[in-house]
Amino acid sequence: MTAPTWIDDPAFAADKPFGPQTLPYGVVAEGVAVRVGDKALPLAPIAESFTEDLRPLLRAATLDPLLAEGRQVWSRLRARLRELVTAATAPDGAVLTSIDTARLPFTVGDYVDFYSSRHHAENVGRIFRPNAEALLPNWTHLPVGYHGRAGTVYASGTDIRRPHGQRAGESGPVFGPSVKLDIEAEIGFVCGGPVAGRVSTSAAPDHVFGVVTANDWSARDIQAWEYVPLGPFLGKSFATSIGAWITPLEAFSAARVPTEAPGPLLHYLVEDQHWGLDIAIEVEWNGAVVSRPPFSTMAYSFAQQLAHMTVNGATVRPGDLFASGTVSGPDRHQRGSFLELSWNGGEPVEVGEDKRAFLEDGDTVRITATAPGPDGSVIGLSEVVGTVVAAD
Ligand SMILES: O=C(O)/C=C/C(=O)CC(=O)CC(=O)O
Ligand SMILES: [Ca+2]
Ligand SMILES: [Mg+2]
Repeated sequence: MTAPTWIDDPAFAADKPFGPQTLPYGVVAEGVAVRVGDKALPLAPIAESFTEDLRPLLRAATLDPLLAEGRQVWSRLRARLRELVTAATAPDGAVLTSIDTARLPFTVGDYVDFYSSRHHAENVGRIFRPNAEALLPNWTHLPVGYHGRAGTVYASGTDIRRPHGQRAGESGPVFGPSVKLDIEAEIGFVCGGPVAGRVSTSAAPDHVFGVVTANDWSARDIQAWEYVPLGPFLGKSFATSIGAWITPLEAFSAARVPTEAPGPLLHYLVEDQHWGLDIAIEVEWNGAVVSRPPFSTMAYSFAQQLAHMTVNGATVRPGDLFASGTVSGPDRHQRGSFLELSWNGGEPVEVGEDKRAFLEDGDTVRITATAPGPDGSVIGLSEVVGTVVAAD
């Protein structure tokens, strides 16, 4: 048992996702905050409890200035926060407020989406390209990805409007609201630190501030018609949702595992330490748990993804976001998209009393995740939730 702290909340415990071992950052109505249990602790009112150089970061309107710092500052801030939230008495000026006003906490720079789950890639290959090899030859040699749309990255809680687009019809394309609206359960990585190109796998953790849950909403009918040869475009650019609280990468020290090695890798993708993460994801559809994708089964780590993304000299900047790719495990109940769970609609999924293939208007999807923390504690990733609203 840990000694009682001034934060008297049963959700603020080592065996709960948002205890003192997690301390994710977000932005609420009162400004930059850290999540403690089911409350927000705004940091501006307690800025005097930190060294002078940290105070402007805590008084800022967003996490942008904090992201622009580097690992040493992130570590110092986290260590001091940890002291303050585990103390017996509250720091001067401390108030606990609602987490319900949490919004997108940083300015999203470039957004990249990878494709690093072998099980997902094989499933989608079989569904979309039944007459070809499930995996293309490059897949085992590099983390396949594409540049997505930063301007349509939304915070958890944002409604998702069903997109319009073209899809294949009996005799040529038809236009209208997507009839195959889907999710992709993913883990997102929020970049920070100095602008850099050619980031090595060993330097990658210096450029990743923290980790979020992500739902990369996808219109499968639009995607299937448009994607050859240039890849995902309008079928995915209408919305990507992320959790509103960023769990610092440092919190994952006890969750590191080897990735499921894809194949012989070129030198710049070889890791000198394992950066796979043992994150357990849960997908709820209208309140019913329909899948539990294991992030530990990914083939490429965030360090390999970042190394690949910058190996040509392209730079990574604070606020850039990259997502892992849909997380699917080997078992049916571990698939991270409804495309896979329902096998393109042919095998409807039980959602409580209902059967579903793709999303209907009014459906709500909630993705949560946890990881093992130090000394048997639990690290939480904040939920990403969204409700589908009818096409306009
Ligand atoms: O294999 C394809 O043609 C398409 C795959 C996807 O839709 C997956 C994607 O967007 C990347 C991912 O999230 O894994
Ligand atoms: Ca995706
Ligand atoms: Mg998307």
